[in-house]
Amino acid sequence: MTPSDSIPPIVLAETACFFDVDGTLAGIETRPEWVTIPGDIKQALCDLSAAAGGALALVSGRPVAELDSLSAPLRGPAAGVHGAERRDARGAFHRVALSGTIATALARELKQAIAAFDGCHVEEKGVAFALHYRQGEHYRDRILALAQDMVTRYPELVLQPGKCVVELKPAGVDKGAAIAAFMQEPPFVGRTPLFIGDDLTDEAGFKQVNALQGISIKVGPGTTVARYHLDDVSQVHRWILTLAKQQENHFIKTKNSVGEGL
Ligand SMILES: O=P(O)(O)OC[C@H]1O[C@H](O[C@H]2O[C@H](CO)[C@@H](O)[C@H](O)[C@H]2O)[C@H](O)[C@@H](O)[C@@H]1O
Repeated sequence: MTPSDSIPPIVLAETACFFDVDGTLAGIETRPEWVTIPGDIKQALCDLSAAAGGALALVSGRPVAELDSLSAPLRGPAAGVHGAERRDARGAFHRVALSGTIATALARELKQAIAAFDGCHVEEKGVAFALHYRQGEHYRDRILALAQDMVTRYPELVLQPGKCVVELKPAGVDKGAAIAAFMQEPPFVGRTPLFIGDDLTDEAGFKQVNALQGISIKVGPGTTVARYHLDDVSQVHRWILTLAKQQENHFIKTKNSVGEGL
């Protein structure tokens, strides 16, 4: 489907909001540790979460602990490592584990192999590994071959390509499954899901949201199953700020009309 039309009006009290992080809430940086989310956006996310009765979750390839530090003071439901870990609205953690010593063996092998590729690095995320080549793009094919070789040898893992990265994540884990799990629990259950993301890992999330007649929004260029589109991170930020402002105005109006009736 080609993303078209403008995003429909959002009624937060009836919406389950899911946000991707890198390339959506935060601009892409050379190194993952350089990324930040602007303060006004973090505040707006807190406001939106309150207006949505807590039905707002970050759904990211990053671990939940990193999401917490990136988005503080927001700290609510979240899915990390493409859904391999999930903190539900009660604060309980759900984690996928790899068997035996696979993670340790893989980390050692990957680090040894990638040392030969100048500018490339491994990001260890417990049950997943990101092989980054943003600073060594000419090694792309060799990094992809290395990742392919590893998933052939360790079939518990599958490939997750992304922006100047290829990741090895547990089979069966994706953002669609994470969103589906949230949607079965309060306060998400019964609401219309909305998911906004920019990368290949987000397509599983869009597919899930579409299946639930929700609002899927792709950020930036690229083939997608998402139904709506925003051009870039700044447009995402403007859309979030507008939504938060509309909410605030609605709250003031409601408060005043209650006051009038007194
Ligand atoms: O699901 P997301 O929240 O979009 O996370 C996807 C991956 O994002 C990070 O890598 C990407 O962003 C980096 C910072 O801008 C960039 O340097 C890198 O090239 C991108 O691939 C993060 O490091 C990964 O762990 C996430 O899975």
